[in-house]
Amino acid sequence: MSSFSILKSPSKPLFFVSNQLEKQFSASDLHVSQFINGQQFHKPSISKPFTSTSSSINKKPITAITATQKNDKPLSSSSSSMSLSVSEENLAFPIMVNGCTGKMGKAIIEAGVSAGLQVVPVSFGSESKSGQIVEVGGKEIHIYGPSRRENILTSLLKENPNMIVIDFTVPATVNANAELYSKVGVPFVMGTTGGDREMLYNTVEKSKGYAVISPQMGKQVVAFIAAMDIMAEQFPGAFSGYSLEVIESHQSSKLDPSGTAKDVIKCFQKLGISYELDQMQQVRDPEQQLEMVGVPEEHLQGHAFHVYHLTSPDKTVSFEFQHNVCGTSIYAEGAIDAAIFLAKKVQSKADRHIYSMIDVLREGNMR
Ligand SMILES: NC(=O)C1=CN([C@@H]2O[C@H](COP(=O)(O)OP(=O)(O)OC[C@H]3O[C@@H](n4cnc5c(N)ncnc54)[C@H](OP(=O)(O)O)[C@@H]3O)[C@@H](O)[C@H]2O)C=CC1
Ligand SMILES: O=C(O)C1=N[C@H](C(=O)O)C[C@H](O)C1
Repeated sequence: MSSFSILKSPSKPLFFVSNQLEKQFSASDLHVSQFINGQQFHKPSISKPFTSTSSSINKKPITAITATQKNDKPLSSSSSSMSLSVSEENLAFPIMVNGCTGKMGKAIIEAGVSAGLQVVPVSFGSESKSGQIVEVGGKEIHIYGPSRRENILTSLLKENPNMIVIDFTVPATVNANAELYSKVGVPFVMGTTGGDREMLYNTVEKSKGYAVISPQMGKQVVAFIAAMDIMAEQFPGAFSGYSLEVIESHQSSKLDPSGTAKDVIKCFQKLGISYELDQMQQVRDPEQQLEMVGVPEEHLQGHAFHVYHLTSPDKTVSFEFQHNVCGTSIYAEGAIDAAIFLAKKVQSKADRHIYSMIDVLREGNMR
């Protein structure tokens, strides 16, 4: 369960860094957790598709890949099937989670704590919460707004030289945050979507900093995107002439179109389909989400449903791909895996500096 409450709001921002962050973990400190509940609520697109479009209605797809996650279960070491020791690999490292009052920030702190990582008690947030101390996942965390960030991050990194930043904030701050992390020289996992993505990559490249950047941290969804990417590489143009409909549904508070859908659309474009990003349909109205998309009511405030429907030029063939996620645990687990992967890259002074979640999957850094 997520816990978040404002403890106090000092008139002057507080700043301290625990000097116990370099704790070495024993083999039993960090366990693999199986926390994805595969239980399906399955809203079959065949019988009740997203009805705001025409082509997915009442047509049985030839291929339907549906990934559905229900229940936002925290990492639980008791359900471990394998174990991973950070200390065995000399990789004890602290994480700084920016955007810690948000849905993802909270989930990542809980996942990080469950994984045995240390969470530094400082987080960058919005100006409105600057100076507050909040409790997230049982930790007291000092929030800093956009000003003074450089000094704060520099001091924090000095005290925690192995620190990895995990950023799940807002699209408007992606580029400024990446610039700051790059300038200060702290490796980071960028889960936040939006912003100028080209600029984001350029910033990291120029600084020679280390980063994992991905709009999608859910490992099974990433594997699906990787498969699409391989298909596009192997069979470019295979779907030339096909038409594509993309519908994504997220909680009404989401500020931008799905970054994941944008990546999947790039694969379809390589497969020969002509599709502009502004054709993507975004569903943000809870009523439509309940009635047309089939989002469970308890997940209206936190879900990511995607459907991609392909139709052949003569309309005799159709394909449909879906990935439906409720809650945040799938992304939180992936983000922690990405941080562990990145810590290893930094420690080994890897030549390559910028990674995607597909790289994380490829190297088998999965718990
Ligand atoms: N890569 C992935 O797998 C996933 C990516 N995401 C992406 O992560 C981002 C966050 O998602 P989510 O947690 O759902 O969003 P929320 O709206 O729940 O949280 C956003 C967080 O960012 C903080 N914030 C607001 N303004 C600033 C600022 N200027 N600087 C720093 N922090 C700020 C908010 O603080 P406050 O509370 O004060 O407003 C809040 O803590 C989005 O871009 C989303 O698309 C989400 C899920 C998965
Ligand atoms: O904001 C979200 O919630 C999500 N954002 C990411 C995106 O835009 O692709 C990943 C997932 O869809 C959840």
